[in-house]
Amino acid sequence: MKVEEFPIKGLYAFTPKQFGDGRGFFSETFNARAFEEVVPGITFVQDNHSLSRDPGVIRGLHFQNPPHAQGKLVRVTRGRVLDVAVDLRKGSPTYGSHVAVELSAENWKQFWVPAGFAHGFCTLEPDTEFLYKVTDYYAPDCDSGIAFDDPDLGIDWPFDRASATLSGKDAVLQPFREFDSPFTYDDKA
Ligand SMILES: Cc1cn([C@H]2C[C@H](O)[C@@H](COP(=O)(O)OP(=O)(O)O[C@H]3O[C@@H](C)C(=O)[C@@H](O)[C@H]3O)O2)c(=O)[nH]c1=O
Repeated sequence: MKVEEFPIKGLYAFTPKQFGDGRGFFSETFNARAFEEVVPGITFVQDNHSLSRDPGVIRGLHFQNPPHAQGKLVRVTRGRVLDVAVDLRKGSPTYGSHVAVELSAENWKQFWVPAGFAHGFCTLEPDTEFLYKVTDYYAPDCDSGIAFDDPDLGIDWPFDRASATLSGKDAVLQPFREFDSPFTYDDKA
C-alpha cells in the first residue's frame, strides 16, 4: 500500500495494491493492521455509499459536530471526483486551508480525512460511486457544513454554483467567517 502525506497534518492518501489477472483484479481495500500503522486508534462503525449521476454534483462541505465528529476514509469505485478536506481545527497552523485530491476508480486512491475537517467532493464523471468508512454514526442533530464556494476558503472547484448540482441543504450552508469551530488542534496527534 502506497502512503502519501500532505502539507496539512493528519491527512493521508492510501493506494492499496491491485492484483490484476485474466479475471479482473483483487484488492484489499481496507486492512485494519496496515491502517493502524499510519493512523493509530481509529475504529470505523459505518460504511456509506453514494451515487451521483452527473458530473458537477457537489456534496459538501460537511462535518458532524462533537460528540459525533467523524473521521472518513473515502474512495471512488466508479467514475472520478475532486475530493476536498478543509482544516477546521482551532489552533492549527493550517486552519482554514485545504487539500484537494483526485480520487477515481482508475487511480484507486483513498483519502483519510480525520475529525476536525470539513469534507466535500465534486464529481467529474457520470455515475460516480463514492464509498467511505466513518468513525461515528450518522447524527442528524450534529450535522453541519460550510458553503463549498466560500471565497475565504479559495477552493478551485471545477464547477461554480450556477453550473453545479447541489442538495437544497448544501445550497444554504453557512459562510466560513461566521463559523465558530468546535474542533481543536492536537499538536501531538
Ligand atoms: C450522511 C448520511 C445521510 N443519511 C440520509 C439523510 C438524508 O435523508 C440522505 C442524504 O443525506 P445527505 O444529503 O446529507 O448526503 P450527502 O450530501 O451525500 O452527505 C455526505 O456528503 C459527504 C461530502 C460527506 O462527507 C458525508 O459525511 C456526508 O455528509 O441520507 C443517512 O441516513 N446516514 C448518513 O450517514
